[in-house]
Amino acid sequence: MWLVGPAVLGMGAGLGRPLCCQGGSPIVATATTTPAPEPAPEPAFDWAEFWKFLRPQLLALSAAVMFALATALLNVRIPLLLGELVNVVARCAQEHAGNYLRDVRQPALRLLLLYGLQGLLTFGYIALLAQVGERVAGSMRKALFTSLLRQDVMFFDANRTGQLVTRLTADVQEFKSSFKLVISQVAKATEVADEALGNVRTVRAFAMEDREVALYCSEVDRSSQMNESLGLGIAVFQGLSNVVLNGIVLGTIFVGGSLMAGEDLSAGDLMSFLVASQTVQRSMANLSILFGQAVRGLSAGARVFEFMTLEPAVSLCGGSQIPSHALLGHICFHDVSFCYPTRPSCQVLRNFSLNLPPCKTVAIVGQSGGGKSTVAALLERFYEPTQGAITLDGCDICTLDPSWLRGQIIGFISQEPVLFGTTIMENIRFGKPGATDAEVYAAAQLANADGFIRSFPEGYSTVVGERGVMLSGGQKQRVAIARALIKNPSVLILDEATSALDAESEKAVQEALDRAVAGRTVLVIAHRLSTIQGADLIVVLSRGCVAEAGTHAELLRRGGLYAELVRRQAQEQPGAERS
Ligand SMILES: Nc1ncnc2c1ncn2[C@@H]1O[C@H](COP(=O)(O)OP(=O)(O)OP(=O)(O)O)[C@@H](O)[C@H]1O
Repeated sequence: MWLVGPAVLGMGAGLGRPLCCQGGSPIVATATTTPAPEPAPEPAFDWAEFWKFLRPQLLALSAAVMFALATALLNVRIPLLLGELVNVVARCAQEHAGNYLRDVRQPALRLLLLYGLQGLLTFGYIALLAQVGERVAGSMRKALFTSLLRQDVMFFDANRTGQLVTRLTADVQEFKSSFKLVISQVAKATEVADEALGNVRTVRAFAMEDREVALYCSEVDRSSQMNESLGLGIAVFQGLSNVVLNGIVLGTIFVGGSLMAGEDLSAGDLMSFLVASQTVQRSMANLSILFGQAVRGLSAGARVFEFMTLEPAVSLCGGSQIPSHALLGHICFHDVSFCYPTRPSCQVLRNFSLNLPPCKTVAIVGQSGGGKSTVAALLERFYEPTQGAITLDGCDICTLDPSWLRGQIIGFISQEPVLFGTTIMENIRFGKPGATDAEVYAAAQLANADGFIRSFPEGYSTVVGERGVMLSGGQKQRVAIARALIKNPSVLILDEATSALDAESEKAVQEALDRAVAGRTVLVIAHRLSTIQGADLIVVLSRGCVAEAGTHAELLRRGGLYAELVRRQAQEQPGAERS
């Protein structure tokens, strides 16, 4: 479709660099061609990090341990009392004398009291442990989510985000409780379902329902198999421990019976011994389960902490700001070279220089895959240039506060805007949390969206569905424009903002954009040349650097790459290139 042939991407040597700052991170990109990568070693459990989460729960945990110890003491004491009681009963039965009720009352009452206390203590330590576990896991989940959200964009290039989150959530769950394999497998089946249902239109469009069902069924079957084998394992364990337990009881009665026959042991002592041995047996069984859980929990926890402690290369905030009265919005790319960390051998930009004067519109055109969107991503500081610098009013954007830059200075409107599954009002307000309703209406009017929003029965309270699925492409785009405009950005990036729309929607969106660009520095990443003919400067990107620059008329007059692009596009889309 494009004039310039396939992208010739320079081979960058020695450009590998860690994707994340923290030492020992497994996510490292290197330029050297290595054979099959070695699997990353299992991370070690970070006790110091764990301590941070446990410390706030220390009081509850100590109380739980005390309660548990007290329960254990009672577990030793109760069989002795039980033995005493049996002895009293046996004596009364043997002697047929004395007042049975009077003799039995005292040991029985003491036993009853201890049972009550034991019940209370058991309730106490189990409830406290559950609370500690839940709170530790809850704060770990929150910290994990916060950490993931702070990561560089390149982190998400290297990890499939949805699956990563599902896997880690399972890990936290597992860390809290049990049975790693089964939980991971259940999570895997859920991922397949999530992906298929989340992309239901694509699945439908390719008639892949049967394949997705088959995939899901196979994952569910695997998880069932694992559940069954786990159940089998538990059954074997329980069965064997019952046999052993009963064997111990039988052995105790056998040996105890012979001691009783020789009058070396009373009936009550035998009873105490029986109950005590059962208690010990139960505790041993619990210990073995606890040990297994601890081992699995430590390995799951290690993975969770590993992600939790990753430090992004570009922190979300910190750095200088340009006072609003001094801000012009003059952007310059100085000899910028760049390759994606996940593909270090492909140089996308090479000594790319570009000047975006304040309040002017500069459009970048070029072949598909030529690096146009990459220019926008670098300006947003989603990635850092491998070489060169980008400046805003003469300040290197590396020294500027990223949250100020993204939150207040740069507005970004992409080809496929993603809305959140909430109301239109909240979606627009996402651009400026705390904006008044009046500000939201004003932004929507500027974005040519107010009319269609008010035509909905629920107006601005209309819920747009997951990722904005209940709105048309053009409507979604106009809500996204309102969202970008509400923060009144000095710099606006339009990444092929109208190329996915039909003619009618494109007209409505284009009107909104024409209004939006006034008084701002605008970078347009353009596919359709018809929309950028009025730009102050058009830059043709070829092989990672600027091949031509000028106005539409100048570039046409020169008859170079741009003129060829226009000619080709006119051939492919007759009527598109209205001058
Ligand atoms: N996250 C990424 N990781 C690795 N390589 C990437 C990534 N994003 C883009 N690329 C590669 O970088 C090159 C430039 O991509 P970019 O999206 O900037 O091109 P573009 O000119 O905007 O293309 P189009 O016009 O088709 O949208 C392409 O070869 C692409 O495959």
